[in-house]
Amino acid sequence: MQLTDSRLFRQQAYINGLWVDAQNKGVLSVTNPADNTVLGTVPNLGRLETKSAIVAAYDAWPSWRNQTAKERATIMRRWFNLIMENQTDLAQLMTAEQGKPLAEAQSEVAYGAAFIEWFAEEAKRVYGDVIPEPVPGRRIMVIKQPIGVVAAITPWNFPIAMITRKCAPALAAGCPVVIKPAESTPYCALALAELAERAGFPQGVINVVTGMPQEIGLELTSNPLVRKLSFTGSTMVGKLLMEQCASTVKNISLELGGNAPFIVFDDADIPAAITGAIASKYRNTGQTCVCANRFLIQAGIYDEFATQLAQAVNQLQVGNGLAAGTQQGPLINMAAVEKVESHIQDAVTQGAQILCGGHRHALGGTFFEPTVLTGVTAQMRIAHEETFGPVAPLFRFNTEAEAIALANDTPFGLAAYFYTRDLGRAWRVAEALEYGMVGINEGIISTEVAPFGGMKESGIGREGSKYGIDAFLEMKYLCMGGL
Ligand SMILES: NC(=O)c1ccc[n+]([C@@H]2O[C@H](COP(=O)([O-])OP(=O)(O)OC[C@H]3O[C@@H](n4cnc5c(N)ncnc54)[C@H](O)[C@@H]3O)[C@@H](O)[C@H]2O)c1
Ligand SMILES: O=C[C@H](O)CS(=O)(=O)O
Repeated sequence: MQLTDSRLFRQQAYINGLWVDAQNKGVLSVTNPADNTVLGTVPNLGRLETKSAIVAAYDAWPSWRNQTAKERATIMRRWFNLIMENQTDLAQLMTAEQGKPLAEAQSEVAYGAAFIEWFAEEAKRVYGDVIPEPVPGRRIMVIKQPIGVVAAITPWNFPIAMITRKCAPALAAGCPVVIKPAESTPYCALALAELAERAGFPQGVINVVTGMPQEIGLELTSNPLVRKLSFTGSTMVGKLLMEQCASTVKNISLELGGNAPFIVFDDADIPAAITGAIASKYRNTGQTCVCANRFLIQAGIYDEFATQLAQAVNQLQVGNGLAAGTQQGPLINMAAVEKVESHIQDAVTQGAQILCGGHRHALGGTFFEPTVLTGVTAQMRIAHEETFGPVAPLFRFNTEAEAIALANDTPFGLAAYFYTRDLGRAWRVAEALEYGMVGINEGIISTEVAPFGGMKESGIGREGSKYGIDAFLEMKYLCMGGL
């Protein structure tokens, strides 16, 4: 990891504008998933330090919310500019701690920064209402105010974008934030804090607490000063945090797991579908919440699609994310490798065939061969569980109705994709799919301008777009009488 600005590599937590250690000096090691070398450490904070971060945020809230939207936007714009000026260093940090190829890391930095740019503008468009009074002598109004201290808990797979997708709207709305990044990828979060300090955010408005999640999580979810929890991660942890928030009736937003179907109909543009399949399935080595998890291929083009997909998958370059040309980095840890292997083994035991890949990569460690399985059925684990790895299981279907039923047969409802050149089918299928986001002839659809989020057990609420700031606002009705 070669940084131009070494001050971006921070090994302390950030609370109330200060870089701090754990009170007991405890630390967690952070390793590079490509070679398991230790990159450094971060403090292992507990409930006491987390409480101090929450109090710092609460104390900073009045001055932050009383700044005008334009003043907040100016600081956010400076933060955006600083992130983009340091894009190369941030990408190096991200690839070192998360493993994704440098090109993908560069893209994520820009994607994450785009949420700050977008919500710096949205800050200035938090409008209220004046409602025609139902009786004489009254005036009826609605105003929107910042909800208060926001706790943001984020995953390892997008160490910058999952933080800014929450914190940008929160800060724009006038809320202070306490961020708990994933313990395996804390350095990008701490670099964002360093750049936020340079941008002029007042002390206490942005705080980053590092350490093992359980203790920190208990404080964030139970402390009454925290009015909003915004979580991105697994559905299992999301359900736990939802329960923990109940004691103080916290407002929550949840961005959870997925099980995306990728449907290809007989009338599809097959080369375009192959391009979309590679982009959707193998981005971040299959470790994204919106990765295609099931490929539903209509019988008439099944063999053609399988052959062309395997040819494209065999071209993918596996290696250290810092190496030029790498397209598939390592999985985040050995548990991820074991989950991928268990899905493949379960499928093959039940009759699926390995068309390409299927095994740990010759590079060793957590590298895995990009894989395509055929003959996959709904009885297999890979049909119902999020693989979160570079495995494309192909299912065969005959009719449109069968494809929709297969696609919707899951508790998840985040993203779905399908390829067709029939306009009527496009509308029928898009409206029938039970997912928060649908890609039609596109395999990558995430953008700051559109609402990101799912239904069913994939979450609550939306991030990004003109809707994203609503999660951090309270609506207040004013009735002025005696006029
Ligand atoms: N919907 C989305 O936008 C989205 C985006 C990225 C990842 N994800 C999902 O996240 C999962 C992968 O990420 P992950 O492995 O980091 O998920 P995870 O749920 O294991 O961890 C997510 C975050 O929660 C924290 N956490 C874990 N247990 C906790 C507890 N008891 N109390 C408080 N915090 C706790 C972790 O430290 C981490 O910061 C996948 O299911 C993926 O689909 C969803
Ligand atoms: O993994 C989840 C991210 O939200 C993926 S994306 O970059 O937003 O598509």
